[in-house]
Amino acid sequence: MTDGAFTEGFIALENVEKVFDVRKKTGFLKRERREVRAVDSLSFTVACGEMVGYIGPNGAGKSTTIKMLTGILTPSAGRLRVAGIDPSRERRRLAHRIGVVFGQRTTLWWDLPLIDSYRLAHRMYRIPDARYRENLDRCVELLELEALLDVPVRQLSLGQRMRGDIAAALLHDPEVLYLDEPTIGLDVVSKAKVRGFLRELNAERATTVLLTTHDLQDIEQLCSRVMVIDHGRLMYDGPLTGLHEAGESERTLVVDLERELPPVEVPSARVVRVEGPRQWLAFPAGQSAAPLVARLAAEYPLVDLSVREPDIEAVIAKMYAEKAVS
Ligand SMILES: Nc1ncnc2c1ncn2[C@@H]1O[C@H](COP(=O)(O)OP(=O)(O)OP(=O)(O)O)[C@@H](O)[C@H]1O
Repeated sequence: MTDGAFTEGFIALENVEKVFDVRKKTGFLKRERREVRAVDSLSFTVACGEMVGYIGPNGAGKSTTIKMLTGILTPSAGRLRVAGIDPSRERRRLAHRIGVVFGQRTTLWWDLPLIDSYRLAHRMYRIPDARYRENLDRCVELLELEALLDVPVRQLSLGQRMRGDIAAALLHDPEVLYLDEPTIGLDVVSKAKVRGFLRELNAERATTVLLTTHDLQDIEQLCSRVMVIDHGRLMYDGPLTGLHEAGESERTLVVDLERELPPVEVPSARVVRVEGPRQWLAFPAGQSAAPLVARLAAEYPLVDLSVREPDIEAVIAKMYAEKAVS
């Protein structure tokens, strides 16, 4: 990475590493020391206003990255900046510029009514009164929190609590929002509400969003760019659609023939399934279906056909599996 790219990135990491020292008891008085390289030579930048998906299998290093970006953890090596700030050195100053939502944990006060957590944030972040009111009103309206403000947090459903947490992270107008599994465990309606709100936030306020999730629909619906991490290393950085090529995925042509026939034979496609007169042909996702269809129509009694796009989850699963083998 050039120094210019590093300093211009709103979020910028250069050769960042995080190594944990783990001690395991192996006998009565024996302990074994082991190093876990959670993040390894990680470099990327995120521009102001971008909404980027950050995905990877369990234990890939996603949470460790987010913790370093908030200043909770100090990198073992490398350079890291968020809004020009070194997070671990100036954690307090950075706290005013970022918002964090961990889907699995809440930052709200469990026994207090929701509104009390917001009042505390108002004071803690020293948010000017007018700004606080405006942000609160907006979050209450868009996240439909009005009826929940006086309810103790412990009585909220998961989806209500999540919406409450997102509002809490935004009252101080952060320029960057880290979201760790913001739709985990939510039903379809709650997921749609959260996604709609995030889209609006990003469009209206140009809030930079780094989104970690295992739900690929979050990414499909929100992010034009996705980064895939595995074993602490960046495996892919680009548009979601590009993952198909990176994962060497295949599309499927489903053909209905006039009658049952042996598997059809056409170049650059292979029959993967036959059921009566219907046959499934796999062909590379980057290739056009047109010549294949023309050839089939010329040589076989074709009645109907359709093309199926590769399933993005299958593409990613294949990428992870290939990495694990190599
Ligand atoms: N405090 C710690 N001490 C020791 N090892 C740790 C610590 N935190 C994380 N690790 C290890 O670092 C690796 C990366 O963990 P991390 O939590 O960043 O992964 P993740 O991608 O967020 O996974 P998940 O999707 O399961 O949340 C794992 O092998 C994990 O066991």
